[in-house]
Amino acid sequence: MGLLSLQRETHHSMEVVQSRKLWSKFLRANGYQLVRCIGQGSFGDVYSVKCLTTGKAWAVKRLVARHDIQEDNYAMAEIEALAYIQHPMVVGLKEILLCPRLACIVMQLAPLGNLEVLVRNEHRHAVFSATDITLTDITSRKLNSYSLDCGQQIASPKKDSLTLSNPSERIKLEHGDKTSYEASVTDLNRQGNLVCLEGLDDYLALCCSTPAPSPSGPAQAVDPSFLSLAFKQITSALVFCHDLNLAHRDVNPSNVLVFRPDLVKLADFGLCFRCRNRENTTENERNSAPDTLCADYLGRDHYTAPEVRRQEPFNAKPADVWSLGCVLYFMLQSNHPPLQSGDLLDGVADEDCQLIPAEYDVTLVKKCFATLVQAFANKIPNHNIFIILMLQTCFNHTIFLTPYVWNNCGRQLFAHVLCDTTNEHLQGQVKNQSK
Ligand SMILES: Nc1ncnc2c1ncn2[C@@H]1O[C@H](COP(=O)(O)OP(=O)(O)OP(=O)(O)O)[C@@H](O)[C@H]1O
Repeated sequence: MGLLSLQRETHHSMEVVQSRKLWSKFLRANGYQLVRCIGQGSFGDVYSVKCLTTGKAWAVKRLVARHDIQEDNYAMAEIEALAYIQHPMVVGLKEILLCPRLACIVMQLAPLGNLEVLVRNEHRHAVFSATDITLTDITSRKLNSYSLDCGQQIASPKKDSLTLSNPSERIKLEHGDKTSYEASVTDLNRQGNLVCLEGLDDYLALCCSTPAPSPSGPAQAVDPSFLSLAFKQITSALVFCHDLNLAHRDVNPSNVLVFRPDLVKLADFGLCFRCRNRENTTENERNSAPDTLCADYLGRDHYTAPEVRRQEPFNAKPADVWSLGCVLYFMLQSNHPPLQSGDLLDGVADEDCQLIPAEYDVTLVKKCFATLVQAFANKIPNHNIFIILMLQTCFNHTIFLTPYVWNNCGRQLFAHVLCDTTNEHLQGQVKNQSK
């Protein structure tokens, strides 16, 4: 089956959008059962659905155009980008259902929602600490029974936490007469001290009509191991897109989807921009051609680069890198970065840097902030260098220089590193790459 399926218009597109019954019927005719709305963005709503033949959960983003959907630049940019970019940290496309005024993008479902919600502590019901699993959120989702089978003992449904430590223990959840969910300790997916019960959120999404309520209390800092991994993954997705000459232009935490505590993916390519013309003949010519500047100043306020906010024609790749730094700030702070870049730089450069939560290795994070400051102050002109240095200084990440990155910024990177005599590890890495 191809990616694109053109739909006959059985109902007027707008009727399908306005009536839940017709929308559900439309999905069913295409092989999916509607579960619930899981997101509302400025370009369209997102729904979780279940494939009628396999039972697998997917997400459907419904984009509506005023006129012909194929003339809607944003819808087409998103479709083209998702079909073109295949990377483990970019949300995967299953198929597109295309009507005259409607495009439905069927893609992988992120069971843990987006990074913004996760960081703001609104969605932690699916992320448990390694040994202590809180069931309050599960029970409040109208699950009418659960049991913990550990040998002879069945835990009381009133108990709001349980400990799974023995591999033979199993957790079992049941909802009405529909389906049940079972997992054992061995099914737990671990990343640092975060644990996710594989498939639990899929199960909850399919059998519960209402989303879980947000837990009260202040947001806690994100687990450093999650932060480090998530940041590397977003960066790797973005570097990959940039190497394809595509800029995302809307990098912000609501566009980072959390699949598991050890896997995030970049999504929402509606503002995606091709920085170099595909028609340029050879690869060499393409690589040496200057990037096309953007002159539409979109994106999410707190995350857009200063040049975008000043509405100056801008190069979209470095602007993405600014946004990436802002996402790192958000993960560290559980708060959006200040709107004024001056305030951001002052905060970051502050000697006692109050911005760093106590859980983090202050030295590493300070190094990272120092790198951010340099990049933000445009002392490092090349965004790729910024990405590489940030990964290296912040998370001690091994550097892989692709030929493209090396050709474009290897020399500058080398020059920069030579000035930083304290960073011997990085110097070693760069020397190895330059042999
Ligand atoms: N594949 C998915 N799995 C789970 N949730 C998703 C998925 N895609 C989107 N969402 C949820 O829906 C929200 C809106 O989706 P998306 O950002 O793609 O829409 P948009 O209209 O482009 O929004 P924006 O206003 O950010 O431009 C996301 O923030 C996320 O919470």
